[in-house]
Amino acid sequence: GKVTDMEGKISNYQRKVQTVAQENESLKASVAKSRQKEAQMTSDLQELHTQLRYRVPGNMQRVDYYVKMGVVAWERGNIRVFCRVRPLQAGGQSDHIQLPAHDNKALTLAKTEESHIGRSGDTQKSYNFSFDRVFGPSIPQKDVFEEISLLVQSALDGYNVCCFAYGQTGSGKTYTMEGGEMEDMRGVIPRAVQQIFQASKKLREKGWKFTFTASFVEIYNETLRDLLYTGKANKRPEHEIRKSANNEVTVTNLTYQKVNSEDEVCNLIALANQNRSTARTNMNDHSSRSHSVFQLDIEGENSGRDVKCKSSLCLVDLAGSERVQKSQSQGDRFKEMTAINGSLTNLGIVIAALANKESYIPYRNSKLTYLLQSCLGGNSKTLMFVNISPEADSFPETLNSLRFASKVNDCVIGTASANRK
Ligand SMILES: Nc1ncnc2c1ncn2[C@@H]1O[C@H](COP(=O)(O)OP(=O)(O)OP(=O)(O)O)[C@@H](O)[C@H]1O
Repeated sequence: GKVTDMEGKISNYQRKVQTVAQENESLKASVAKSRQKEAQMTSDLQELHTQLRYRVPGNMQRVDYYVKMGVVAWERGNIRVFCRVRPLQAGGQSDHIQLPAHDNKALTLAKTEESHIGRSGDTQKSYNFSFDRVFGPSIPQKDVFEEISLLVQSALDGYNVCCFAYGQTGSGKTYTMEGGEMEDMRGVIPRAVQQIFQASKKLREKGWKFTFTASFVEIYNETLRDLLYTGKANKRPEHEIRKSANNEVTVTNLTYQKVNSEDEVCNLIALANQNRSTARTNMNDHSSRSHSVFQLDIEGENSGRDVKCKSSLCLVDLAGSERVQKSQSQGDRFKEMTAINGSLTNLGIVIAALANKESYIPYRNSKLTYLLQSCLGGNSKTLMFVNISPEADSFPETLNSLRFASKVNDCVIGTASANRK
């Protein structure tokens, strides 16, 4: 009886082993199938990446597909940090900023410190940083823009986009954002405007209609100034930031200028520069101590497809980030520096709060973040340039800027989604 029992058990186990083996085979087949699928998806993705990078602007259907797949081009969260090193004013190469030849995301800041005890000689202290991209001093404007053109494009696809330049005075913020007049010197703002208008022309052929509204604001000492103001200087109105019930931020008495072409926007930028330089003459070095915010509001409609989109493109040249010791600055200058440092610190706090998905985001703690609110939240893509000066005497400020930028780089704000209806 026991033998029969055992035989029964054995054949039972054999059956089970057979079933497990079969299951194993089918799992293997399914793994192989999944691998194949994964390889196909990876290759599809690569193809999409290439197409999006080089695609004809305005290929909306591709973007729809891309977004549907949950693969927003801004892969790593929706904040990116690019570092740009200005060339040395005196020419030549910087001793303390090292850019590895084969890694365009890394940078090392090195400093030789004299030994205090005199015996052991000098010591080298180095600080390593990594960002989404590091642009060395010889990288031209065109190549820098190429890296962000996809981001600019997404403003036409219904995303709020904010790009700002952070760094100490003279580090190249204005050069990066505005640049010079010659074609190859043009910075992010004129190139972005050109791209938007060229792409919108192509979209028009596909049934899209766009309305563009431009505004240009300066924030100085927590006070807003309209850079497109053309009235009498002594009649300048005061401005307040207001938030409507549907969370749209507007500024009272501000010039919101409807624009239809790149040329019209270029004229407005020239007017803003004129307005800024008047202030500069009245107040020494004014522009380094104010933030300037260029905003292009975009409304698109494709009645044939019954789709609407609405977004803003904000391009910001921040005030110089240098810290000033209380002893070195008095009165108005101290007040200014406190306002600047306060608003830049708050910008960092807001980004960190968004990254941590905190329930309260302190937008209202500074005019800058309050104004940029809709471009800095969950439904937006943000790019920060950290501009650095390569001169040895800028070392402490450079380290400070890179540390700030690293903190921002560590933040990942929730995935952006387009404002489509
Ligand atoms: N990448 C670059 N290539 C060539 N020249 C540059 C570059 N970046 C900056 N410069 C030059 O360096 C100088 C300082 O740059 P810029 O005025 O843009 O600094 P900034 O950070 O905007 O200063 P501020 O805060 O005072 O406005 C300018 O003469 C500018 O033309």
